Amino acid sequence: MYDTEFLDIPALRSVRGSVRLPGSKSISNRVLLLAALCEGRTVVHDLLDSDDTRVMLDALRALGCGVQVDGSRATIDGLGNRPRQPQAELFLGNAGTAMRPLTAALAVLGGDYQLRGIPRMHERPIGDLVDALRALGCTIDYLGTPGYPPLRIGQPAVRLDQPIGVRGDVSSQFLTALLLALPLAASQPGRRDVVIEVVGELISRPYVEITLQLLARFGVQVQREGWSRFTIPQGSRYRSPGDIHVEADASSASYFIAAGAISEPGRGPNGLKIEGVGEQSIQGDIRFVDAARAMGAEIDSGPNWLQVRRGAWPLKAIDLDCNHIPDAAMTLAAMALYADGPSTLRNIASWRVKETDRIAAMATELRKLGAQVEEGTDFIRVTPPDSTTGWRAASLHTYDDHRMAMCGSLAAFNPARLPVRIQDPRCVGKTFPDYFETLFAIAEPSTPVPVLCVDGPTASGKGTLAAAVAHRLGYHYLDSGALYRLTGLAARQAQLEPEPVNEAEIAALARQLPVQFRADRVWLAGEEVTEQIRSEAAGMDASRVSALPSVREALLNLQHSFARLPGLVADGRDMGTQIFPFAPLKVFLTADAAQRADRRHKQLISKGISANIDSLRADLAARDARDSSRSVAPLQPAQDALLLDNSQLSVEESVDRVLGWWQARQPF
Ligand SMILES: O=C(O)C1=C[C@@H](OP(=O)(O)O)[C@@H](O)[C@H](O)C1
Ligand SMILES: C=C(OP(=O)(O)O)C(=O)O
Repeated sequence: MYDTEFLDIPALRSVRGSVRLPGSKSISNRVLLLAALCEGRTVVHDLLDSDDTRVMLDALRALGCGVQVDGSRATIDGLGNRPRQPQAELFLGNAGTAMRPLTAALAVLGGDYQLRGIPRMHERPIGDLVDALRALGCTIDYLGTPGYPPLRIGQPAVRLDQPIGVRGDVSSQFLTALLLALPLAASQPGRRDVVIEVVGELISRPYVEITLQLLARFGVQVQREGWSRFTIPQGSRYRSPGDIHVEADASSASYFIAAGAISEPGRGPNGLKIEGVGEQSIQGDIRFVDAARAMGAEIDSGPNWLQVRRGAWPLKAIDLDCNHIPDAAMTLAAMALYADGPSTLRNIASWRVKETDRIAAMATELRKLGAQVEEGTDFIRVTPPDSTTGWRAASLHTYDDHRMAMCGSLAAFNPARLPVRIQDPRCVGKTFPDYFETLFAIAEPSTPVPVLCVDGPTASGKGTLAAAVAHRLGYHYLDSGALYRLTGLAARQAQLEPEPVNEAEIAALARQLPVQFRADRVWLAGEEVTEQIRSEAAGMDASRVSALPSVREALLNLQHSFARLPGLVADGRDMGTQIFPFAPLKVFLTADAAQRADRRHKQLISKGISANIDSLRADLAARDARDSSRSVAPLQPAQDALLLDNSQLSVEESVDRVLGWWQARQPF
């Protein structure tokens, strides 16, 4: 997951290959709650791991459930035959699928519970649900603004003699919450059927369908008359299915369906395969497939998979009632940027009370990209930018809304080949923490991946600077010096002295170097060698192998392969001059020799390695002389490099300076 301040996505051309998507949020959180309300054990497979499911799992733990999570499998021991904590304070983030159903379940069970969330959750309505529960005899107090969380729940005196009315026109989650909670009341001896009547038009109906399907999996068959009357038969009681699988998230699939539909046709005919969800999904958002087809996408489907490719181009504008796909409809607004005319998405008033006011947010951000947007209380109309002159590079605000971020990424496929900046990319953690990584793994850029080079002499602090800059930008990091150190180590392990006589053999090793960089750790052939390659001896070997021309050439391809989406910060001695000569920013870092010797001395001492400052200074001078006078790729600044003398700068100051230069080159 990217937890950077922003993420710059280079212009993208296409997606290809296959993606496997994480589990459905709506199914995951329903199944977790249902498992918690059962007797005995339920094993949930392919559970989503995200902010929304984490708050649900934490809440269930706090209530006394047995919860064990092992990768994507969760084992839940339900409260049916375990003592429930009578008192708890639950933090539910911004998860509507946790706040609304837990409110209902705990209000029916009774106790002393406080339910809170992030500030936005305290602006998301819950009054219709609270009214319904109060009419049923539940005790619920508002701890802040009436009609909104936070809430305090007390002991109920449940009366089931009359149908329970609930409004359905603000959120379907209120009805879902009652449907999940009331089997607890229906199971009491002597109780009668529980009847729920929806007042007003029910929105987002397919989500209620998911609820009914999952209730059935847990042994409760609800009878429904149209979308207005639901009966939970007397004596209904939860029974764990034992094992249950979660489908991949159909709303998450919408971003990849859209990417497939707007992707330039590649060399192969097959487009993008999406695994984990198919057209038979129980999730209503799968009907996004129909809308995408109406816009021109070609989509095939089989059991638990979809295959998408571009069909009509430009896409065909649509005018659609989107009430049945409230979440995936946002993706249509992004697809509308590529349509042949204005597209109108109707009946989406609920967008205004979700993670943010999504109609207003979408209108503001699409306008930044060059679209004309009209908004009304319950619709949005998007007129795409002119495909040749209308697009603008934009820095998109995401309003702590995962879907704004994921939709925004689709703007990177613009024909003007402009990058797009996504602010606060971390917000995708609500439902799809690795969204951007997943996208980058299958996307092809339409312009070269941006590379930022940091070259400089030994102990100038370039590794620290480059790694910090990479971290701030969310870019990959190449420590090219480590490649030479690794080659030196590989040579030693193969009993080869790093000498010209062994050049061909060492070059062969370098070509196949089984190296992996993960965070700030380095592996060679599966063995972690982070510390080993940092020794002074390994540094000397590195300098010696790096003077061998065929070794340098062998490592060239390897180094190029590090330039992957979304970008690369490469540190070394010849990044800007030899390896990435077209890099848009090259920094040549210097510091006076005394400073560098002093830093290296402190570094070694802090690792418990004894060192003599005078001999360090002499070694540095010898290496500088050798590096700058070697015939192949001597250590020199590229002509277009910016010089940075960091003798008097802190690491943060150097990082800010480089980021300032980088930012000055961006179009945002
Ligand atoms: O029940 C559910 O799982 C959901 C219902 C929908 O909300 P509304 O019913 O408020 O539209 C949807 O937007 C939300 O992401 C998940
Ligand atoms: C509206 C959404 O979430 P929630 O489940 O919090 O309502 C969403 O995921 O788009």
